[in-house]
Amino acid sequence: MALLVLEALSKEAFAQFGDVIEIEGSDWFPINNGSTRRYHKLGMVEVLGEGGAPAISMARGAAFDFPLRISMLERHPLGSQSFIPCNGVPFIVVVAPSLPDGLPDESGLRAFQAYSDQGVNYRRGCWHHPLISLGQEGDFIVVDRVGSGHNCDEVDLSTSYRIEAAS
Ligand SMILES: NC(=O)N[C@@H](O)C(=O)O
Ligand code: NI
Repeated sequence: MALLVLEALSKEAFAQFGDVIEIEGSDWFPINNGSTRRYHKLGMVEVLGEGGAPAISMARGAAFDFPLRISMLERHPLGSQSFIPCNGVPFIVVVAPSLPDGLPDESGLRAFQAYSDQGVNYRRGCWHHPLISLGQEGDFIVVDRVGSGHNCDEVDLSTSYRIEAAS
């Protein structure tokens, strides 16, 4: 089984896949007479297609532990999808770029360690693994497209990939 090295999640490292939703290192401006910092437009919600609309949901992800086994990916061709932790649970983000034919480019498969103060916003059509809460059940705010139309493609990878705890 091929080994996938776990990387630290940063805006720069994740830029080709979407946005990192975090306070640390993000720009802000004061509102409410200076009592509040607004960290503005950390990610954009993309919604395409007839009958689609942006919505706010929540997800409670089952706990997964290392070593993780990755053998499939999914994408949402009609909209972006974000996961923002809200009960202090870290999670693992696995993404891949697309080949010209639209399938995942496994040579570019990457795994990121997202801490509980970091969320992600997958760009529309970004290949990603479904939610992987790490070590305990995780609650997440989900902002994505709801409505009619086909908005989830799944593919099996050519092989399984193993993710181990960062040493
Ligand atoms: N559909 C949904 O809420 N979640 C998945 O798309 C996922 O990426 O976990
Ligand atoms: Ni998804």
